Amino acid sequence: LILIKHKQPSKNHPPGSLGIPYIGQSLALLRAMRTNRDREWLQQRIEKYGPVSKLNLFGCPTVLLAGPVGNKFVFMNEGNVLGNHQPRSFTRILGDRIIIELVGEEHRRLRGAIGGFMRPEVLKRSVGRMDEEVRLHLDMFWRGKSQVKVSPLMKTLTFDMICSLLFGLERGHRRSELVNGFEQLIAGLWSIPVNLPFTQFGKSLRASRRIRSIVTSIVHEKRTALAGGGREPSNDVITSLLSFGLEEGPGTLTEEEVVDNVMFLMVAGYDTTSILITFLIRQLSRDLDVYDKVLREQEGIAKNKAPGERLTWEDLSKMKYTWRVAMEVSRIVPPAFGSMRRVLKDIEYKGYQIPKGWQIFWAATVTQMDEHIFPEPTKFDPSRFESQSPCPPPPFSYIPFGGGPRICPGYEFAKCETLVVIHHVVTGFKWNLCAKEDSFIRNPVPEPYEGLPIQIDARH
Ligand code: HEM
Repeated sequence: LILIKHKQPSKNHPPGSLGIPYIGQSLALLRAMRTNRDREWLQQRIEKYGPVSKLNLFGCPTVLLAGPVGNKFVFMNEGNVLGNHQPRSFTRILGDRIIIELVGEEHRRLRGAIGGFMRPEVLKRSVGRMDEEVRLHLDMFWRGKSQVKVSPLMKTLTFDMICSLLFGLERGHRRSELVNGFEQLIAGLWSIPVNLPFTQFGKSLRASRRIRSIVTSIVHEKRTALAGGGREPSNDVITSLLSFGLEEGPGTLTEEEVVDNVMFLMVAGYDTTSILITFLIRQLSRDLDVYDKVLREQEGIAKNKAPGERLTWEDLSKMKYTWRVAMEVSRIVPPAFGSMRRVLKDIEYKGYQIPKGWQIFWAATVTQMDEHIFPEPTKFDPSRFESQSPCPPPPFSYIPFGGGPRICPGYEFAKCETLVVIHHVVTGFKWNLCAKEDSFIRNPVPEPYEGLPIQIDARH
C-alpha cells in the first residue's frame, strides 16, 4: 500500500522522483557530499528538472529550490508559509525544542535571549577575552611544534571559546568530557534515523545522551546560582535562558528546552567557525598573493601594539581585507551546506503545488557557485566583496549565514573569532601544507584531508 500510494502520480507537484520510500535520494546525496561532488549532484538535478524539483530526503518528500528567487522565497516566508525543519535525525539527537524548530513568538523570544549575547555592543567587551583564549591555545598546542593538524585544533579552540564566552564554563574535566562525545554526536545529525547499535544514528544518539546529562547538571548549577542571586541573566547564555523560565506567561522555557538549546548552540558554533578558519588557513598557503596582503594588514595592526597587548574591537574593524578573504572562503566552501524548511500549509510556487508537511531544501553552494552570479566561480577572488565592486552579488545569492528572520545570530561572534585567530596565526607563524592530498569531503561539514596537517615555524 505504501508503495502504491508513494508511486501515485501527483497532479501538479514539481518534476522529479521521490525514489524508494523513506530512503529516497538521501544516500545518493550523502554519498555525493562524502566524495565532494555535492555541487555537481545538485547541478545535475537542476539541469534535468529546473530550479524547482522534488525528491525525498531523510524520510520526507522534499522540494529543492535553486537560485536567488528560491532563496528569497525560503527566507521571506518564515512563520506564515514555512516553518523551520531539520531532518528527523537532527531533532532526535538535539531535542524537539531547539530554536530552529520553533516559529512565531516562541522563536522570537528564544532568539532574543541567544542573540543578545552576540550583538556587537556585547561582543566589543569580549574581544580581549577571545584574544586571551587564542594566545593560550597557540601556546599550548602550536608553540614548540614542527607540525600540527589545523582542523581538530580549530574545533578545540572554537569549543573553548563557546564554553568560556557564551556558557561561562571554565576549563576542567566536564569541558573535556563534553568535547569528547561531540564528534560522535555531530556525525549522525544528517543520517537516516535508524537507531541500531551499528548505525551512525544509533552511535550519535548514545553520544547525545551522555552530553545531555552533563549539560543538564551544568544547567542545574546555574539555576541554583540564579535562584540564590549568585548569577545575573547577563552573565552567560544559559543563565539568560533560565531566567526566561522564571518569568510568568507564554514563552517561558522549561529545563528541557534550555538543555536542548544549549546543545544546539554548541553544534551551531562548533563545526562552522572552526571550518571557516581551517579553510582560510588552507587558502592562505595556496595563494601567496592573498597571503601577502593578509600578512601586511595584520602586521600593520600588530606594529601599533605593545608586546602582549590585547586586540580590541577597533583593531578588528581595520581587518577589512582579511574578512573579505574569509567571505570568499565561505562562498566557495560554505561551512553550512544548507538547510530545510517545513511547508505549513498547501502552497503553490511557480505553478507547482507543494503539499503541507513536505520539506523545502535550500543549499548555499547553488547560487554561490553559479557562474551567472559569480563569474569564474572557482577562481578565488576576495575583490568580489569590495564595497566598490562593479558587480556586487545580487540579494539572496551570497548566503553562507542564511537570510531573513533566521539569519545566523552567531555571525558577529564567528567574525570576531575568525579575525582574532588569523591575526595571531599569521603574525606568529609561517606554515606549509603537508598532507598527501589537498582535497576535502563533506561529512556533513567540509573536512580537509587528514585534518589539514601543516608544518609550522614560529615567526620572529
Ligand atoms: C562561520 C560560522 C557560521 C556559519 C557559516 C553559520 C551558518 C548558519 C546558517 C546558514 C544558519 C541559518 C540556517 C537556516 O536558515 O536554516 C545559521 C543559524 C544559526 N546559527 Fe550559525 N553559523 C556560524 C556560526 C555560528 C555561531 C558561532 C553560533 C553561536 C554560537 C551560531 C548560532 C546559530 C543559531 C542559534 C542559528 C539558528 C537561528 C534561528 O533559527 O533563528 N552560528 N547559522
